[in-house]
Amino acid sequence: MHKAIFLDRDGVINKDHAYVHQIADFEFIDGVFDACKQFVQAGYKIVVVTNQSGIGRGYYDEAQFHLLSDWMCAQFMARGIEITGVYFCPHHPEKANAPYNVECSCRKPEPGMLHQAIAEHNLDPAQSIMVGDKVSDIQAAHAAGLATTVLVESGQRFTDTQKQLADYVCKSLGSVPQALSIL
Ligand SMILES: O=P(O)(O)OC[C@@H](O)[C@H]1O[C@@H](OP(=O)(O)O)[C@@H](O)[C@@H](O)[C@@H]1O
Ligand SMILES: [Mg+2]
Ligand SMILES: [Zn+2]
Repeated sequence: MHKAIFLDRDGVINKDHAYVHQIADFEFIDGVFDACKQFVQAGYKIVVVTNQSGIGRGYYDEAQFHLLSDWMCAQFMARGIEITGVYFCPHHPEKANAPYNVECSCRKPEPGMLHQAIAEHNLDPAQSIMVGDKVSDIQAAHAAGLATTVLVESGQRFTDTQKQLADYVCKSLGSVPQALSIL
């Protein structure tokens, strides 16, 4: 089994400008590539798990999402970093149009995307990490039994109570390797 670091996308990898779906609006957060290199060197697979209700809401379609994802993965690959998988949830129970307006098991805080990645890539939750910028990311990680959770402050603001849900709170992904002593 492999250890993995699960990354939320918007607010962790790129600035969350709300429903980002175009390359021109995809702004990498400082330190992301160096942090990912360190995790790869430490033997972690990198998996992206992202809620994309913008698809269900009709702001963009799955093909546009895949184009942006392929470009994002190529940016990592150009720096020697392989992204093992990108998992997305296009649903929203109330705000999406049919057929996306369902109570699914993949929209975080549900753990469906994590379960799927764990099964498809033989990942070990007990050795794995989640980095998210919302409480729902941390809840999904807990539901999937991931060992370690990190909230980053590069997306949202948190109350002290919310911060206590995660094992670590870091400014951004760039400071996670040091906080977790992954060097
Ligand atoms: O952070 P990840 O999971 O990678 O992606 C979240 C985004 O798809 C969008 O998720 C939306 O939440 P709703 O889906 O409308 O609740 C809003 O928070 C948007 O601002 C945000 O861009
Ligand atoms: Mg996010
Ligand atoms: Zn879903």
